[in-house]
Amino acid sequence: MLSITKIFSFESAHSISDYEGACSNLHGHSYVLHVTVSGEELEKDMLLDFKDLKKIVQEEIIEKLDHALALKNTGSQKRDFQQIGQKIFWMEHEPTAERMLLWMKDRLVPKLPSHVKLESLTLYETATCYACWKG
Ligand SMILES: Nc1nc2c(c(=O)[nH]1)N=C([C@H](O)[C@H](O)COP(=O)(O)OP(=O)(O)OP(=O)(O)O)CN2
Ligand SMILES: [Zn+2]
Repeated sequence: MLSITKIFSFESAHSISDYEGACSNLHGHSYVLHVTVSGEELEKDMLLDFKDLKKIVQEEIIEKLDHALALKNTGSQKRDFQQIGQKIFWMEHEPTAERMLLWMKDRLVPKLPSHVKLESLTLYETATCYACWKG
């Protein structure tokens, strides 16, 4: 089995609204995302062109989250934030690294060519905090 990994970065703000502590305040992260796909079959001697992987991840993930404010879609947050004229990424759940990864996985799996598998996603919130999803 072969795998390839491409690393992305994006800037987002968020708040974990149902949290006792500083993370319930609006704050930002320079997120780093590692996307790994695997397979056996090579096309033109590549598992998947890094450029094709980049295009998929940019369109499906990065464009939605970069320079956005990620918030849980609750009634009170809708009331407080939806009119502020900012790029808001509404989530069904709190915008934790774990929930963001699950959302990313659901978006990426259907977009990948059938000969590759989404192997893992690793999302760094800070230099010392990251979550990982493995398929
Ligand atoms: N399991 C999770 N725990 C926490 C998450 C998360 O997404 N998943 N998120 C947060 C905060 O949003 C923040 O990202 C982490 O803050 P913090 O712990 O302060 O991170 P630092 O790397 O800055 O921590 P230090 O060790 O204090 O430098 C909280 N928890
Ligand atoms: Zn945070």
